[in-house]
Amino acid sequence: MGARLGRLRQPLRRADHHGPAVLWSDRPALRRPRPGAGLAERHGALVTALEQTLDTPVASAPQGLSVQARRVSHAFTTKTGQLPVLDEVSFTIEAGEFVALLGPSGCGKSTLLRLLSGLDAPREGKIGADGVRITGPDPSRLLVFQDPTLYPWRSVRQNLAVGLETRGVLKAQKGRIDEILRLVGLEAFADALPHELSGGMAQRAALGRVLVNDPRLLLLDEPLGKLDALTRMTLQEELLKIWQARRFTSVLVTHDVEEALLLAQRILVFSDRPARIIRELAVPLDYPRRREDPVFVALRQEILSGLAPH
Ligand SMILES: Nc1ncnc2c1ncn2[C@@H]1O[C@H](COP(=O)(O)OP(=O)(O)OP(=O)(O)O)[C@@H](O)[C@H]1O
Repeated sequence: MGARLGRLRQPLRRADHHGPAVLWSDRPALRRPRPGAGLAERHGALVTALEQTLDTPVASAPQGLSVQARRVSHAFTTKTGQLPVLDEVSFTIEAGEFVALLGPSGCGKSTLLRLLSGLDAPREGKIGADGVRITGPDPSRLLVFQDPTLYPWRSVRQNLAVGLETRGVLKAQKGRIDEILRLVGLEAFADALPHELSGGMAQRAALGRVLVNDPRLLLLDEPLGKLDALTRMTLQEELLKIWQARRFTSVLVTHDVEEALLLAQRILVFSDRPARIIRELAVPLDYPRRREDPVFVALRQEILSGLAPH
């Protein structure tokens, strides 16, 4: 433990703002809860079921995408002029890595996720996946938002089917829906409508809807931000287990330093807008992590002191 803490006492490494050059190419069964069961009972059944499911590795898990960002700058045109949002942001994310993005509200974290998803293109700089420049959205790179945004008239199962329907592969891949329902612990709620779900279940369904498409890069924009503390903790554990089972690359935007420390292997800390990376740190802790671990406590303190207004 002494050695681990010793490492932490060194100042956090400044981020490499430009990174190495990259070669770019432009080539394009569960038990149903008894009727009338209370929420706690139903929730308990779900957690147990999820744990059982995750004991079995998923054979079809795709390999994660690596991510490269080089001197990425972005701005928005507003009524009052140009609004600079990102300022020469450079980083690399390894395939299968879990990285968290932390930073002040409004600094540009969601904008960066949109660029990674391909929904927007950066004004300057290059952004790529597996060394291939990102030029638009792709089912291998998918976003999960703070609000679950489920179709209210469709059941959980039908919501999960959306991506497969859009790609015309629903018939061929119907089995995937059951696999993912099990993975997110919602098999018993497959026929429920979104308004019948708790906030945590709705967010699981939204996650499932994305996972059905086998993303290789999962972009998580504060997906747990609106949940109560207890549900949030449960979903943090579940998200971690799903990532461990499937090993896609994860990029999580969060305001919550503890959440970043519980989940991420590496944390990028951003400045106020226009966002620059001001710190980058690897989290030298095995999973599952404990908030009381002295290393965890020291890292939390270190990050919070860096984020505090000077
Ligand atoms: N489409 C847009 N047009 C104009 N301005 C925008 C647009 N999208 C975002 N912005 C502005 O860009 C800045 C960065 O927004 P962004 O949502 O990326 O920040 P954030 O770090 O994710 O914030 P939060 O943590 O509060 O969610 C904000 O000032 C926001 O108002």
